[in-house]
Amino acid sequence: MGRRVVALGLADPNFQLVGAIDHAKSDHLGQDSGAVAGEAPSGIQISSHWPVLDDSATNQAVIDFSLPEAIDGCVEHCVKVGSPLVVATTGLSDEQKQNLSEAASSIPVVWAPSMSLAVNLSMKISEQITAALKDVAGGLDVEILERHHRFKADAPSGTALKFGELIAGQLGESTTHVHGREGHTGARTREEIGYHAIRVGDNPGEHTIVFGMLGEKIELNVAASNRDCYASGALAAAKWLIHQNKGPGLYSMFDVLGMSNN
Ligand SMILES: NC(=O)C1=CN([C@@H]2O[C@H](COP(=O)(O)OP(=O)(O)OC[C@H]3O[C@@H](n4cnc5c(N)ncnc54)[C@H](OP(=O)(O)O)[C@@H]3O)[C@@H](O)[C@H]2O)C=CC1
Ligand SMILES: O=C(O)C1=N[C@H](C(=O)O)C[C@H](O)C1
Repeated sequence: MGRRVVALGLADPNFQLVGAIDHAKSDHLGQDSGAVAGEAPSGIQISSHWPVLDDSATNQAVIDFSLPEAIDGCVEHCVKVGSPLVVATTGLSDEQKQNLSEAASSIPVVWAPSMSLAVNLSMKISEQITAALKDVAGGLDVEILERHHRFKADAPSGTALKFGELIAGQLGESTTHVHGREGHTGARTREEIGYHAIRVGDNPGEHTIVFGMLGEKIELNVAASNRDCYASGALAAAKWLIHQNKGPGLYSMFDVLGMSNN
């Protein structure tokens, strides 16, 4: 994802790339970030150190697509210099999420498991479908299937979990979350949302929400054809933080896309 953020950021005259961070043992240290991204050289070398900038850090945004192990250092840096932060990394622990919320009391943070417009719109639609069907005669069964590339480190995807959280918000407090099923499970309960994580090839991310009833079903499918929807969403989030001059707070892609209240 770092490569695509660099490539799309370099192609957009609204952005100036000022740093490209990797971990201290990365093979890419010292290499030109544009070249590593498959583009023309950017003049910005990949480094394990945060750049020291002359300009105010509040006019810069950090975009994080990394690993849960990396997030605490990134948050610490942004709080120290007062830089707005876009967090796309998934699989964060409860403690890391709490840390991020606390950081958002001093810096603006956009945090979303999917930066994709289509995914965020589908999340809103899934809330509406659930609200309309939750009391349907015979009951509503919601199952969430996600497919991703074989390299993905966390399961289920952060996006699947977010779909589940939003749908549970409509179903009610007694909702339970069941991950996969095996053996003599007994009949499905009315309260559960099921999650199924498929890992295949180079799939850039696909989510299917099945709304099953007795006699009919709806399947809401949202699928990326490449990863640029996430990179361009993260860049849009950074632009939103800077151009809207956002103060400290924890924002979502719903805020960025103007979908918070519908
Ligand atoms: N919100 C969204 O829209 C999206 C979120 N994601 C999430 O973003 C994350 C990254 O995904 P992806 O790019 O596919 O994963 P990759 O594993 O390809 O990339 C993560 C990169 O972070 C590097 N890294 C590891 N430690 C650090 C560190 N301390 N500081 C800086 N960089 C570090 C890794 O280096 P090395 O390989 O050497 O370990 C690797 O290059 C995942 O959590 C994924 O789920 C992905 C797509 C969309
Ligand atoms: O790792 C990925 O690739 C993706 N991760 C995110 C997630 O866990 O939801 C978003 C997207 O689906 C791609």
